[in-house]
Amino acid sequence: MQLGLYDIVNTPGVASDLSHIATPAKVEGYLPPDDGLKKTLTGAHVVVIPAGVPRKPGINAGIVKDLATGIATTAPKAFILVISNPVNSTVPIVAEVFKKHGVYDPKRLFGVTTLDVVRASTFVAEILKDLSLSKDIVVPVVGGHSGVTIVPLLSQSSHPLPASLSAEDHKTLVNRIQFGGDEVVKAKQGGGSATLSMAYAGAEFAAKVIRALKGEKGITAPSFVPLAADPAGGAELTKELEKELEFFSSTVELGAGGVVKIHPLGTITDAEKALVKAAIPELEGNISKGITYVAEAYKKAEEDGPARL
Ligand SMILES: NC(=O)C1=CN([C@@H]2O[C@H](COP(=O)(O)OP(=O)(O)OC[C@H]3O[C@@H](n4cnc5c(N)ncnc54)[C@H](O)[C@@H]3O)[C@@H](O)[C@H]2O)C=CC1
Ligand SMILES: O=C([O-])CC(=O)C(=O)O
Repeated sequence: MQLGLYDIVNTPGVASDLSHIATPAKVEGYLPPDDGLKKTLTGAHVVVIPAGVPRKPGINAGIVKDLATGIATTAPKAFILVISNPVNSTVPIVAEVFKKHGVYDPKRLFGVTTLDVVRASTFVAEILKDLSLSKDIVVPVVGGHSGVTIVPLLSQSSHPLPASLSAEDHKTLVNRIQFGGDEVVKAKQGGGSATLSMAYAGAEFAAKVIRALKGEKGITAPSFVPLAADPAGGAELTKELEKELEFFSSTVELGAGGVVKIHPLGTITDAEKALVKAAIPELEGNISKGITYVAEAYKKAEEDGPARL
């Protein structure tokens, strides 16, 4: 299946659990054929985008732009969950395509960063010498989804780290969370990425979005989202970051219409402030790459004459 277009219509319409997600066969009918799809889907849909090639940002940019174009024209009201990397750029790509089609709703666009939290919880459980805790441990991870843009707020862990943990070990832990994806890619010797753990993390995030769409209150999840999705435009975050960013990953409250609120960072340590500061320029560059990619693709298509955008 190339495009995971999950038809969970029948509103109030949202399926009661993931087993109701459309099978590839059911989904197939919604894929835009070459001449464009006549029917436009309405209602609540969740589209998960996992398509891509690990560590090939240029190829993935094209894949995500094309899929976003298909969604914008066939399911413009869909809630879109982007897994394909680099998330820091692919999410802005979807936003730009939706803007071009005049159907952009920032509350419905999510970059999937759950795996960073899964890793942080697992590594903290390892340090606490009790892996069974990993499913209960919650560590907010903010910023973005690559290298130094991944900022674990270990001081806010639901299960505090031992006071005896040395500064060196703390640094090693942060580094392992930031570069966990690279660790897997290296271990697979270029043969893939963290495919299975991503499937777990993606399902966990999608299930939360679906529960929120069904009306369950108070659901929160980490996600890389447009700050415009927040009712206050992410003003609290912007103040903390001392920088205006269009996208940022933080804990997000979910509701029937998508993002209800983006949580600010809250109280963090000086070391965590330094990590956030280091993440910002990298994030800005990644976001701007995604935006520029779409602008240039549209410019080129205009120059080349009629094209399917
Ligand atoms: N957000 C996250 O936390 C994570 C993201 N990823 C990203 O997810 C993406 C996929 O990774 P894996 O599942 O490990 O790779 P994979 O190689 O196992 O699967 C990629 C899938 O994409 C499909 N695909 C390739 N080109 C396509 C195209 N033009 N149109 C539609 N589908 C296409 C392939 O057929 C394949 O089924 C990569 O970009 C990877 O970096 C992976 C792990 C974690
Ligand atoms: O780093 C990668 O290529 C895959 C990824 O996003 C992760 O494992 O978190």
